Amino acid sequence: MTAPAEGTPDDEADRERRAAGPFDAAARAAVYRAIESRRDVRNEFLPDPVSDEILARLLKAAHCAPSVGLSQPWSFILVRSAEKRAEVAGIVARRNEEAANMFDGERAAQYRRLKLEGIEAAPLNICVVADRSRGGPVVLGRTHQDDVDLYSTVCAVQNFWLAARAEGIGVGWVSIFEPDDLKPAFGLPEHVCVVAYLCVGHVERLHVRPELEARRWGERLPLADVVFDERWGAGAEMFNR
Ligand SMILES: Cc1cc2c(cc1C)N(C[C@H](O)[C@H](O)[C@H](O)COP(=O)(O)O)c1[nH]c(=O)[nH]c(=O)c1N2
Repeated sequence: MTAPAEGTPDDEADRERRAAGPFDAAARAAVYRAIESRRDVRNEFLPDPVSDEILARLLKAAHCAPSVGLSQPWSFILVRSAEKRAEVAGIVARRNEEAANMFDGERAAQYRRLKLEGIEAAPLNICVVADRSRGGPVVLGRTHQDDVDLYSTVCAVQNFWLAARAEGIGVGWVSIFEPDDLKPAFGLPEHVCVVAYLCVGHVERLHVRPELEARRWGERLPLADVVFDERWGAGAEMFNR
């Protein structure tokens, strides 16, 4: 049996031992249900506001995310005003036109038929940023990989997304803009980076499979295509199959 960490009081050590086991079957099923049925939402937002109570729970879930060196680099800018949402929607619309031109022929036409953001339809937008100076000049675990603060922030986004699924709240991630495009709109300083722009709101329905799959843009790969066991040979072989 491992000893409790230095400074751990007896009752906390007791709780840690009890916490080590699996959830009961119903709780496990709920976790997997949230993971499997989470969807990216673009079209189905309702105008009804998200209550403060629900939003507080979602933000708390996000804030529980793992972060490199416990640096918690994320901040969440809540965007509710129609004016600010319209400003961001305008930026994204311009970039979306550029994006469409990057595809060829029928693919470009198909791209133009997709609606890829719900910025103005969703009553709440959240600009998720990473403060790249948080945690000080040397952060445990970030000494050799500078971008792990951004990965940490993505973990917070995923927590938010899954918790939102459990609450019946839709979330859509919009990334069709240059990283610095939104900085002036939110007065962000140099060391703060936009990691995700989220559209958040109640939804009238939720796709049972990814919308891009339903619209034949792409399909989910078989799990076997993305798992490689080192016992099967050199890892690089996975990419030559
Ligand atoms: C980092 C990142 C960035 C984006 C996305 C996702 C992620 C992880 N997705 C959503 C994406 O298309 C979607 O997750 C996949 O199609 C799978 O569908 P479900 O999320 O399972 O519904 C996304 N969707 C969209 O319509 N516009 C966008 O700009 C983006 N950007």
